[in-house]
Amino acid sequence: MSIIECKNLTKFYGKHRGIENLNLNVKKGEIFGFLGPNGAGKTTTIRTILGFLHKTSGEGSVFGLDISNESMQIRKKIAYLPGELGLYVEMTGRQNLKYLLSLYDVDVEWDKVEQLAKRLNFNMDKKVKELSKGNKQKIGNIMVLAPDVDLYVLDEPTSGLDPLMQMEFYKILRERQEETGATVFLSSHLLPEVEKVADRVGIIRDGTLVEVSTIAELKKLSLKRIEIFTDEPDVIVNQIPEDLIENLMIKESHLDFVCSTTNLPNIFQILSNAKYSDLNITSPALEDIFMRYYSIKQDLEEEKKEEE
Ligand SMILES: Nc1ncnc2c1ncn2[C@@H]1O[C@H](COP(=O)(O)OP(=O)(O)OP(=O)(O)O)[C@@H](O)[C@H]1O
Repeated sequence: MSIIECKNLTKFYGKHRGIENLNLNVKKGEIFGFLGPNGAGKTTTIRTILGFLHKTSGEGSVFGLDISNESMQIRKKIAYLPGELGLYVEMTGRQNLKYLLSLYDVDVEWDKVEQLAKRLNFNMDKKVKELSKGNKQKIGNIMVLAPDVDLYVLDEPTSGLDPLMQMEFYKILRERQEETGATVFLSSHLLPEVEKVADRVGIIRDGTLVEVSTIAELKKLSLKRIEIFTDEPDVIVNQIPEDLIENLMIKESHLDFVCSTTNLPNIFQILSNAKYSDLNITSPALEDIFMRYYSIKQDLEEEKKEEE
């Protein structure tokens, strides 16, 4: 059964495109990661399906309820964390949460709020104006996780959280989903973050959903960017077989390339005898992953054609 369904959903801000012909299907009980770079249309999609924005054309439903005419009923059944949550800065976290939770139609046990604050290591007695970005984000996280609802809609829920807290947030989310069978729609621009928790991932780019994929499929694309600072970049490059790396760039005292995570052990083996002063390993930007995704897909399609 579909919990969220969109057919050719389109939202223009005047002449400016937000999303165009977006097709989406989120199934009951799944954690769906909605992944896309900045400006791709994630927030527009969320705000349109929840009725905060009026669609320009197309159709959408949540729990089978129409997003244009029945958005009030939809919002009563969900917990939504907006990308930017308005908070009262002169009030404490506790006071803000008491107020925010009173807006839900469902009752929330305060004990649950205390437990969440403890797990997220959040001090509820500080005024919001004294809090860091990450700690402000925790108020939103607690607000959205406190009620038991059938659908959680989360717009970039972990921005500003440190990696430990991100992990804890997703752990709580996964536990909730397993206990109650709730559905989760989660937007992010970070693949490494979404792949830890989502069952399926939809990729949005330039206002349109370009791909829906399982995490297992996406994992095949798991890439690392490696930067090596050395006086002998050519010596190192000559030792690495060409087919292990991509996007190689060599400069005077530095080289950098991208390789698949599965090839990392081979690369480390080679580097164990190399002379370098520093090494950085990072996840490449989403755009690089898209490029690789499309080139792999193209290769596979061409191979298929050749076989036919
Ligand atoms: N109020 C607005 N008026 C005009 N254009 C807008 C408005 N809000 C968003 N847009 C445009 O719509 C497109 C999609 O923006 P949206 O905020 O939905 O993207 P996003 O994927 O959520 O990005 P981010 O991760 O940066 O929040 C962008 O081109 C953006 O400039």
